[in-house]
Amino acid sequence: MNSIAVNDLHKTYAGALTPSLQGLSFSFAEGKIAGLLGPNGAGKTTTISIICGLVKASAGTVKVFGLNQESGSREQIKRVLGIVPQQIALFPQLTALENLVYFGNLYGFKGKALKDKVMAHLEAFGLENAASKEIGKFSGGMKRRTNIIAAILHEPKLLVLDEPTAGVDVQSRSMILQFLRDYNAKGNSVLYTSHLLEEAQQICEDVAIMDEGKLVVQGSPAALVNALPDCRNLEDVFLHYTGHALRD
Ligand SMILES: Nc1ncnc2c1ncn2[C@@H]1O[C@H](COP(=O)(O)OP(=O)(O)OP(=O)(O)O)[C@@H](O)[C@H]1O
Repeated sequence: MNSIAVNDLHKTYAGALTPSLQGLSFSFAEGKIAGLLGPNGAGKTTTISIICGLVKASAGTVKVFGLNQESGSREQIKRVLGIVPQQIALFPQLTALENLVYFGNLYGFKGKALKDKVMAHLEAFGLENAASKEIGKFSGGMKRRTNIIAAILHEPKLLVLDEPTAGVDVQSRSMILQFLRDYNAKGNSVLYTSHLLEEAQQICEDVAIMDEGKLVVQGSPAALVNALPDCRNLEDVFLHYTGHALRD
């Protein structure tokens, strides 16, 4: 079974002159750490937002574990999907514990069981001593780690993360990547976007490179590198397919 299958996806935002997605198709097999890669403006965030039901596609289909995002399976999809957005989606005036209890309540968790679950996650992410601190006083890396916890309280089978390691220090990045490996090792699927190709090469079993709203190439990093004699790594592959021109 595929964790995600996207077929002929089109998206033109209201009032936009050009489409953001123009016939994008790809799928990822269940149980993999997958990467959605592409230059600035390629359409990664738009794609992820459509997969998660936050943005409506202009045309095309999205299936999450075979459930059709467009045909009333939203509640079922919500239960199996966790999303970590690019922007920190936490209340700055509330403490980490208060924030996470709030998100846990949204998924129907309550009381001591929820508090214990939150504390266990805070501990796993090295935040146990910051549980009573306001999010507004957290460092960037601490906010990102808390943002991830908010998305995994309901233990989603598919975790989607939009640039989870952007702008964090080496220690937080290393912890986040190890978490993704551990989460995947429990049988869960992960889809993440990143501009850090060395990182994607290390962690992803399958990557889809997109540009200008379309799929350019898909495969395991090793297979993509091996297919091009002049390419030594995923960054070379990326530049081979997307070119050197700057994107503004
Ligand atoms: N809400 C919106 N309204 C209009 N256009 C949008 C909107 N969101 C994104 N776009 C446009 O859609 C295109 C794809 O944007 P998107 O953010 O999906 O790309 P991305 O690959 O995630 O880029 P980045 O790597 O810079 O985050 C861009 O041209 C962008 O300007």
